[in-house]
Amino acid sequence: MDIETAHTAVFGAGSWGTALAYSLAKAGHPVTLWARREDAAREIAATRRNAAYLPNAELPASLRVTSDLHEAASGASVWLFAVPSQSLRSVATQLADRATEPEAIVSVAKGIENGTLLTTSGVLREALPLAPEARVGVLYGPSHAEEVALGQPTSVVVSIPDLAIAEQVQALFMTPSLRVYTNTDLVGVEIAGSVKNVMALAAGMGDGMGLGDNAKAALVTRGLAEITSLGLAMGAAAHTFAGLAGLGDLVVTCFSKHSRNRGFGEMIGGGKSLEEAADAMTMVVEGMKTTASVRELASRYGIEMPITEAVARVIDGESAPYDEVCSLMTRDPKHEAAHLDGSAFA
Ligand SMILES: NC(=O)c1ccc[n+]([C@@H]2O[C@H](COP(=O)([O-])OP(=O)(O)OC[C@H]3O[C@@H](n4cnc5c(N)ncnc54)[C@H](O)[C@@H]3O)[C@@H](O)[C@H]2O)c1
Ligand SMILES: O=P(O)(O)OC[C@H](O)CO
Repeated sequence: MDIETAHTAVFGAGSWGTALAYSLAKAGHPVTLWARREDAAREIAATRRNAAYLPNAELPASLRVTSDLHEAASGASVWLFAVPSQSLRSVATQLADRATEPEAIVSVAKGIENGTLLTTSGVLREALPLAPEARVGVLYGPSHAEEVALGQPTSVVVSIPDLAIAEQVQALFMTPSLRVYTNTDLVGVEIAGSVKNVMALAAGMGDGMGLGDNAKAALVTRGLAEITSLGLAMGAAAHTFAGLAGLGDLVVTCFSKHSRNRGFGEMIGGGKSLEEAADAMTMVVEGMKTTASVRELASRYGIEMPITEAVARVIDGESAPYDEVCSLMTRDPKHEAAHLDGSAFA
Protein backbone atom coordinates (compact mmCIF):
# COMPACT_ATOMS: atom_id res chain seq x y z
CA MET A 1 0.00 0.00 0.00
CA ASP A 2 1.35 3.42 -0.91
CA ILE A 3 0.51 5.45 2.18
CA GLU A 4 0.54 8.76 0.29
CA THR A 5 -2.07 7.72 -2.25
CA ALA A 6 -3.98 5.00 -0.36
CA HIS A 7 -7.70 5.68 -0.57
CA THR A 8 -9.84 4.92 2.47
CA ALA A 9 -13.56 4.19 2.39
CA VAL A 10 -15.20 5.03 5.72
CA PHE A 11 -18.54 3.27 6.09
CA GLY A 12 -20.69 5.10 8.62
CA ALA A 13 -21.08 8.87 8.90
CA GLY A 14 -21.78 9.01 12.61
CA SER A 15 -19.51 10.84 14.99
CA TRP A 16 -16.59 8.39 14.87
CA GLY A 17 -16.66 7.67 11.14
CA THR A 18 -16.82 11.40 10.42
CA ALA A 19 -13.99 12.22 12.85
CA LEU A 20 -11.67 9.60 11.34
CA ALA A 21 -12.55 10.61 7.77
CA TYR A 22 -11.87 14.22 8.75
CA SER A 23 -8.51 13.31 10.31
CA LEU A 24 -7.40 11.37 7.22
CA ALA A 25 -8.60 14.03 4.77
CA LYS A 26 -6.95 16.81 6.73
CA ALA A 27 -3.69 14.86 6.58
CA GLY A 28 -4.01 14.85 2.78
CA HIS A 29 -5.22 11.29 2.22
CA PRO A 30 -8.01 10.50 -0.25
CA VAL A 31 -11.17 9.52 1.69
CA THR A 32 -14.75 8.72 0.85
CA LEU A 33 -17.33 8.80 3.64
CA TRP A 34 -20.43 6.67 3.24
CA ALA A 35 -23.67 7.80 4.90
CA ARG A 36 -26.58 5.41 4.70
CA ARG A 37 -29.15 8.17 4.07
CA GLU A 38 -28.99 10.03 0.78
CA ASP A 39 -30.23 13.30 2.30
CA ALA A 40 -27.56 13.07 5.02
CA ALA A 41 -24.81 12.48 2.43
CA ARG A 42 -26.04 15.38 0.32
CA GLU A 43 -26.20 17.74 3.28
CA ILE A 44 -22.72 16.82 4.56
CA ALA A 45 -21.27 17.23 1.06
CA ALA A 46 -22.95 20.60 0.55
CA THR A 47 -22.31 22.17 3.95
CA ARG A 48 -18.97 20.44 4.66
CA ARG A 49 -20.33 19.72 8.14
CA ASN A 50 -21.99 16.76 9.77
CA ALA A 51 -24.45 18.80 11.82
CA ALA A 52 -26.15 15.79 13.40
CA TYR A 53 -23.07 13.96 14.65
CA LEU A 54 -19.94 16.14 14.61
CA PRO A 55 -20.96 19.76 14.05
CA ASN A 56 -17.66 21.42 14.97
CA ALA A 57 -15.46 19.90 12.27
CA GLU A 58 -15.24 21.72 8.93
CA LEU A 59 -14.68 18.92 6.47
CA PRO A 60 -11.99 19.49 3.80
CA ALA A 61 -13.21 19.92 0.21
CA SER A 62 -11.21 16.82 -0.75
CA LEU A 63 -13.39 14.55 1.42
CA ARG A 64 -15.96 12.83 -0.80
CA VAL A 65 -19.36 11.87 0.63
CA THR A 66 -21.81 9.42 -0.87
CA SER A 67 -24.75 7.24 0.09
CA ASP A 68 -23.75 4.66 -2.54
CA LEU A 69 -21.88 1.90 -0.72
CA HIS A 70 -20.21 0.56 -3.85
CA GLU A 71 -19.16 3.98 -5.02
CA ALA A 72 -17.52 4.51 -1.62
CA ALA A 73 -15.72 1.15 -1.81
CA SER A 74 -14.53 1.64 -5.36
CA GLY A 75 -10.75 1.90 -5.57
CA ALA A 76 -10.30 1.91 -1.79
CA SER A 77 -7.21 0.22 -0.30
CA VAL A 78 -8.66 0.43 3.20
CA TRP A 79 -12.22 -0.25 4.29
CA LEU A 80 -13.08 1.26 7.66
CA PHE A 81 -16.36 0.19 9.24
CA ALA A 82 -17.79 2.76 11.66
CA VAL A 83 -21.39 1.63 12.02
CA PRO A 84 -22.86 0.26 15.28
CA SER A 85 -21.66 -3.27 15.98
CA GLN A 86 -25.13 -4.81 15.76
CA SER A 87 -25.55 -3.29 12.24
CA LEU A 88 -22.08 -4.19 11.01
CA ARG A 89 -23.05 -7.52 9.44
CA SER A 90 -25.86 -6.05 7.36
CA VAL A 91 -23.61 -3.31 5.96
CA ALA A 92 -20.57 -5.53 5.35
CA THR A 93 -22.58 -8.28 3.67
CA GLN A 94 -23.50 -5.89 0.87
CA LEU A 95 -19.81 -5.63 0.00
CA ALA A 96 -19.08 -9.37 0.15
CA ASP A 97 -18.49 -9.80 -3.59
CA ARG A 98 -15.65 -7.30 -3.69
CA ALA A 99 -13.94 -8.17 -0.41
CA THR A 100 -10.71 -9.19 -2.16
CA GLU A 101 -10.17 -5.58 -3.28
CA PRO A 102 -9.00 -3.77 -0.12
CA GLU A 103 -5.63 -4.40 1.44
CA ALA A 104 -6.97 -3.80 4.95
CA ILE A 105 -10.45 -4.17 6.42
CA VAL A 106 -10.77 -2.42 9.76
CA SER A 107 -13.59 -2.15 12.26
CA VAL A 108 -13.76 0.76 14.65
CA ALA A 109 -17.11 -0.43 16.00
CA LYS A 110 -16.83 -1.74 19.56
CA GLY A 111 -19.22 -4.44 20.61
CA ILE A 112 -20.11 -8.13 20.69
CA GLU A 113 -22.80 -9.26 18.27
CA ASN A 114 -25.93 -10.58 19.96
CA GLY A 115 -26.62 -14.24 19.21
CA THR A 116 -23.30 -15.13 17.57
CA LEU A 117 -21.22 -13.58 20.40
CA LEU A 118 -18.68 -12.56 17.77
CA THR A 119 -16.38 -9.59 18.09
CA THR A 120 -16.56 -7.16 15.18
CA SER A 121 -13.59 -8.62 13.31
CA GLY A 122 -15.33 -12.00 13.67
CA VAL A 123 -18.47 -10.53 12.15
CA LEU A 124 -16.43 -9.09 9.27
CA ARG A 125 -14.70 -12.42 8.64
CA GLU A 126 -18.10 -14.14 8.41
CA ALA A 127 -19.76 -11.41 6.35
CA LEU A 128 -16.79 -11.09 3.98
CA PRO A 129 -15.64 -14.70 3.42
CA LEU A 130 -13.59 -13.74 0.33
CA ALA A 131 -11.42 -11.37 2.37
CA PRO A 132 -8.10 -12.90 3.51
CA GLU A 133 -8.47 -13.21 7.30
CA ALA A 134 -4.99 -11.81 7.89
CA ARG A 135 -6.16 -8.45 6.55
CA VAL A 136 -9.14 -8.04 8.90
CA GLY A 137 -8.77 -6.25 12.22
CA VAL A 138 -9.68 -3.29 14.38
CA LEU A 139 -8.59 0.21 15.35
CA TYR A 140 -9.47 0.70 19.02
CA GLY A 141 -8.37 2.69 22.06
CA PRO A 142 -9.36 5.74 24.10
CA SER A 143 -10.70 8.10 21.47
CA HIS A 144 -13.74 10.30 21.62
CA ALA A 145 -14.65 11.73 18.23
CA GLU A 146 -15.20 15.21 19.64
CA GLU A 147 -11.57 15.45 20.81
CA VAL A 148 -10.08 13.89 17.68
CA ALA A 149 -11.98 16.45 15.62
CA LEU A 150 -10.45 19.23 17.71
CA GLY A 151 -6.96 17.84 17.14
CA GLN A 152 -6.52 17.05 20.82
CA PRO A 153 -3.76 14.48 21.43
CA THR A 154 -5.13 10.95 21.11
CA SER A 155 -3.47 7.53 21.04
CA VAL A 156 -5.06 4.41 19.61
CA VAL A 157 -4.04 0.88 18.70
CA VAL A 158 -4.42 -1.04 15.45
CA SER A 159 -4.62 -4.83 15.56
CA ILE A 160 -4.57 -6.79 12.31
CA PRO A 161 -3.17 -10.35 12.12
CA ASP A 162 -0.74 -9.44 9.31
CA LEU A 163 1.61 -7.11 11.18
CA ALA A 164 2.95 -5.60 7.95
CA ILE A 165 -0.57 -4.50 7.04
CA ALA A 166 -1.17 -3.24 10.58
CA GLU A 167 1.96 -1.11 10.23
CA GLN A 168 0.68 0.34 6.97
CA VAL A 169 -2.62 1.26 8.60
CA GLN A 170 -0.64 2.70 11.51
CA ALA A 171 1.33 4.91 9.11
CA LEU A 172 -1.83 5.93 7.26
CA PHE A 173 -3.69 7.13 10.36
CA MET A 174 -0.74 8.75 12.16
CA THR A 175 -0.85 12.53 12.48
CA PRO A 176 0.88 14.85 14.95
CA SER A 177 -2.24 14.64 17.13
CA LEU A 178 -3.28 11.03 16.46
CA ARG A 179 -0.67 8.51 17.57
CA VAL A 180 -1.22 4.91 16.50
CA TYR A 181 0.37 1.84 18.08
CA THR A 182 0.19 -1.72 16.82
CA ASN A 183 -0.81 -4.75 18.91
CA THR A 184 -0.91 -8.30 17.58
CA ASP A 185 -3.39 -9.51 20.23
CA LEU A 186 -6.61 -9.08 18.25
CA VAL A 187 -8.91 -10.94 20.63
CA GLY A 188 -7.55 -9.02 23.61
CA VAL A 189 -7.93 -5.65 21.93
CA GLU A 190 -11.49 -6.47 20.88
CA ILE A 191 -12.64 -7.87 24.22
CA ALA A 192 -11.11 -4.92 26.06
CA GLY A 193 -12.65 -2.34 23.72
CA SER A 194 -16.08 -3.95 23.73
CA VAL A 195 -16.51 -4.89 27.37
CA LYS A 196 -15.45 -1.44 28.55
CA ASN A 197 -18.82 -0.24 27.29
CA VAL A 198 -20.51 -2.36 29.97
CA MET A 199 -18.28 -0.84 32.64
CA ALA A 200 -19.03 2.65 31.31
CA LEU A 201 -22.74 2.05 31.88
CA ALA A 202 -21.94 1.07 35.46
CA ALA A 203 -19.68 4.11 35.92
CA GLY A 204 -22.44 6.37 34.67
CA MET A 205 -24.97 4.79 37.00
CA GLY A 206 -22.57 5.51 39.85
CA ASP A 207 -22.28 9.12 38.71
CA GLY A 208 -26.06 9.42 38.55
CA MET A 209 -26.32 8.12 42.11
CA GLY A 210 -23.51 10.40 43.30
CA LEU A 211 -21.38 7.50 44.54
CA GLY A 212 -18.08 9.40 44.47
CA ASP A 213 -14.49 8.92 43.43
CA ASN A 214 -13.70 5.92 45.63
CA ALA A 215 -16.48 3.97 44.01
CA LYS A 216 -15.37 4.98 40.50
CA ALA A 217 -11.80 3.91 41.22
CA ALA A 218 -13.01 0.56 42.53
CA LEU A 219 -15.25 0.11 39.51
CA VAL A 220 -12.42 0.78 37.06
CA THR A 221 -10.12 -1.62 38.93
CA ARG A 222 -12.60 -4.44 39.42
CA GLY A 223 -14.05 -3.83 35.98
CA LEU A 224 -10.61 -4.26 34.47
CA ALA A 225 -10.25 -7.50 36.43
CA GLU A 226 -13.50 -8.79 34.89
CA ILE A 227 -12.46 -7.74 31.39
CA THR A 228 -9.03 -9.31 31.84
CA SER A 229 -10.44 -12.59 33.15
CA LEU A 230 -12.77 -12.95 30.20
CA GLY A 231 -10.07 -11.97 27.73
CA LEU A 232 -7.54 -14.43 29.16
CA ALA A 233 -10.10 -17.22 29.02
CA MET A 234 -10.61 -16.38 25.34
CA GLY A 235 -6.90 -16.55 24.59
CA ALA A 236 -5.89 -12.90 24.94
CA ALA A 237 -2.51 -11.67 26.22
CA ALA A 238 -2.47 -10.10 29.69
CA HIS A 239 -0.44 -7.06 28.60
CA THR A 240 -3.22 -5.87 26.31
CA PHE A 241 -5.42 -5.05 29.30
CA ALA A 242 -2.83 -2.66 30.67
CA GLY A 243 -2.60 -0.96 27.27
CA LEU A 244 -4.59 1.59 25.31
CA ALA A 245 -7.42 -0.75 24.36
CA GLY A 246 -7.64 -1.96 27.96
CA LEU A 247 -6.98 0.44 30.81
CA GLY A 248 -6.78 3.41 28.44
CA ASP A 249 -10.23 3.00 26.95
CA LEU A 250 -11.75 1.99 30.28
CA VAL A 251 -10.51 5.18 31.93
CA VAL A 252 -11.68 7.51 29.19
CA THR A 253 -15.11 5.94 28.92
CA CYS A 254 -15.70 5.85 32.68
CA PHE A 255 -14.65 9.48 33.24
CA SER A 256 -15.34 11.47 30.08
CA LYS A 257 -18.16 13.96 29.63
CA HIS A 258 -18.21 12.82 25.98
CA SER A 259 -18.93 9.18 26.77
CA ARG A 260 -22.21 7.94 25.40
CA ASN A 261 -22.31 4.80 27.52
CA ARG A 262 -21.36 6.63 30.72
CA GLY A 263 -23.89 9.38 29.96
CA PHE A 264 -26.65 6.85 29.38
CA GLY A 265 -25.81 5.12 32.65
CA GLU A 266 -25.83 8.47 34.45
CA MET A 267 -29.41 9.06 33.36
CA ILE A 268 -30.43 5.63 34.64
CA GLY A 269 -28.58 6.13 37.92
CA GLY A 270 -30.23 9.53 38.25
CA GLY A 271 -33.68 8.00 38.10
CA LYS A 272 -34.66 8.13 34.43
CA SER A 273 -36.35 5.07 32.97
CA LEU A 274 -34.59 3.11 30.23
CA GLU A 275 -37.10 4.51 27.73
CA GLU A 276 -36.53 8.10 28.85
CA ALA A 277 -32.78 7.67 28.63
CA ALA A 278 -33.02 6.06 25.18
CA ASP A 279 -35.21 8.93 23.96
CA ALA A 280 -32.58 11.41 25.10
CA MET A 281 -29.76 9.72 23.12
CA THR A 282 -29.04 10.49 19.47
CA MET A 283 -25.91 8.36 19.32
CA VAL A 284 -25.41 4.65 19.70
CA VAL A 285 -24.98 3.23 23.22
CA GLU A 286 -23.12 0.02 22.42
CA GLY A 287 -23.14 -1.28 25.98
CA MET A 288 -26.90 -1.71 25.93
CA LYS A 289 -26.69 -4.66 23.52
CA THR A 290 -23.18 -5.83 24.31
CA THR A 291 -23.97 -6.44 28.00
CA ALA A 292 -26.18 -9.43 27.15
CA SER A 293 -23.47 -10.86 24.86
CA VAL A 294 -20.79 -10.44 27.52
CA ARG A 295 -22.99 -12.13 30.09
CA GLU A 296 -23.34 -15.10 27.73
CA LEU A 297 -19.61 -15.19 27.04
CA ALA A 298 -18.93 -15.17 30.78
CA SER A 299 -21.21 -18.14 31.20
CA ARG A 300 -19.67 -19.95 28.21
CA TYR A 301 -16.13 -19.51 29.59
CA GLY A 302 -17.07 -20.01 33.25
CA ILE A 303 -15.93 -16.54 34.31
CA GLU A 304 -17.57 -14.71 37.20
CA MET A 305 -18.39 -11.14 36.13
CA PRO A 306 -20.38 -9.56 38.97
CA ILE A 307 -20.37 -6.00 37.62
CA THR A 308 -21.54 -7.19 34.21
CA GLU A 309 -24.27 -9.24 35.90
CA ALA A 310 -25.37 -6.19 37.86
CA VAL A 311 -25.55 -4.02 34.74
CA ALA A 312 -27.44 -6.76 32.91
CA ARG A 313 -30.06 -6.97 35.65
CA VAL A 314 -30.60 -3.21 35.59
CA ILE A 315 -30.88 -3.16 31.78
CA ASP A 316 -33.31 -6.06 31.90
CA GLY A 317 -35.44 -4.14 34.41
CA GLU A 318 -34.93 -6.80 37.06
CA SER A 319 -33.44 -4.50 39.66
CA ALA A 320 -32.52 -0.91 40.48
CA PRO A 321 -28.96 0.49 40.32
CA TYR A 322 -28.72 1.19 44.04
CA ASP A 323 -29.79 -2.35 44.95
CA GLU A 324 -27.02 -3.65 42.70
CA VAL A 325 -24.44 -1.43 44.45
CA CYS A 326 -25.54 -2.88 47.79
CA SER A 327 -25.28 -6.42 46.42
CA LEU A 328 -21.80 -5.81 44.99
CA MET A 329 -20.56 -4.29 48.24
CA THR A 330 -21.88 -7.13 50.40
CA ARG A 331 -20.61 -10.08 48.33
CA ASP A 332 -18.61 -12.69 50.22
CA PRO A 333 -15.15 -11.48 51.27
CA LYS A 334 -12.52 -12.19 48.60
CA HIS A 335 -8.83 -12.05 47.90
CA GLU A 336 -7.94 -9.73 45.07
CA ALA A 337 -7.90 -12.30 42.29
CA ALA A 338 -4.74 -13.48 40.67
CA HIS A 339 -6.50 -13.14 37.35
CA LEU A 340 -3.32 -12.22 35.52
CA ASP A 341 -2.00 -15.77 35.79
CA GLY A 342 -5.03 -16.99 33.88
CA SER A 343 -6.89 -18.48 36.83
CA ALA A 344 -10.58 -17.77 37.05
CA PHE A 345 -11.43 -14.49 38.69
CA ALA A 346 -13.85 -14.64 41.58
N1 LIG B 1 -18.04 8.27 18.91
C1 LIG B 1 -16.83 7.94 19.35
O1 LIG B 1 -16.12 8.77 19.91
C2 LIG B 1 -16.31 6.55 19.14
C3 LIG B 1 -14.96 6.29 19.38
C4 LIG B 1 -14.48 5.01 19.21
C5 LIG B 1 -15.32 4.01 18.76
N2 LIG B 1 -16.62 4.29 18.52
C6 LIG B 1 -17.45 3.19 18.01
O2 LIG B 1 -17.79 3.48 16.67
C7 LIG B 1 -19.07 2.91 16.38
C8 LIG B 1 -19.95 4.00 15.81
O3 LIG B 1 -20.13 4.92 16.86
P1 LIG B 1 -20.52 6.43 16.65
O4 LIG B 1 -20.24 7.11 17.94
O5 LIG B 1 -19.95 6.97 15.39
O6 LIG B 1 -22.08 6.27 16.52
P2 LIG B 1 -23.13 7.36 16.08
O7 LIG B 1 -24.37 7.05 16.80
O8 LIG B 1 -22.52 8.71 16.20
O9 LIG B 1 -23.31 7.07 14.52
C9 LIG B 1 -23.71 5.82 14.07
C10 LIG B 1 -23.79 5.89 12.54
O10 LIG B 1 -24.19 4.62 12.07
C11 LIG B 1 -25.34 4.77 11.25
N3 LIG B 1 -26.16 3.59 11.40
C12 LIG B 1 -26.96 3.26 12.44
N4 LIG B 1 -27.58 2.10 12.17
C13 LIG B 1 -27.17 1.72 10.95
C14 LIG B 1 -27.47 0.62 10.12
N5 LIG B 1 -28.34 -0.31 10.49
N6 LIG B 1 -26.88 0.54 8.93
C15 LIG B 1 -26.01 1.47 8.55
N7 LIG B 1 -25.68 2.55 9.28
C16 LIG B 1 -26.26 2.66 10.47
C17 LIG B 1 -26.03 6.03 11.75
O11 LIG B 1 -26.84 6.58 10.72
C18 LIG B 1 -24.83 6.90 12.05
O12 LIG B 1 -24.35 7.51 10.89
C19 LIG B 1 -19.58 2.33 17.69
O13 LIG B 1 -19.35 0.96 17.70
C20 LIG B 1 -18.74 3.00 18.75
O14 LIG B 1 -18.57 2.17 19.88
C21 LIG B 1 -17.14 5.52 18.69
O1 LIG C 1 -17.17 6.44 25.81
P1 LIG C 1 -18.20 6.06 24.77
O2 LIG C 1 -19.29 5.27 25.34
O3 LIG C 1 -18.71 7.28 24.06
O4 LIG C 1 -17.45 5.18 23.69
C1 LIG C 1 -16.67 5.81 22.68
C2 LIG C 1 -15.30 5.23 22.55
O5 LIG C 1 -15.34 3.83 22.55
C3 LIG C 1 -14.31 5.75 23.55
O6 LIG C 1 -13.02 5.29 23.22
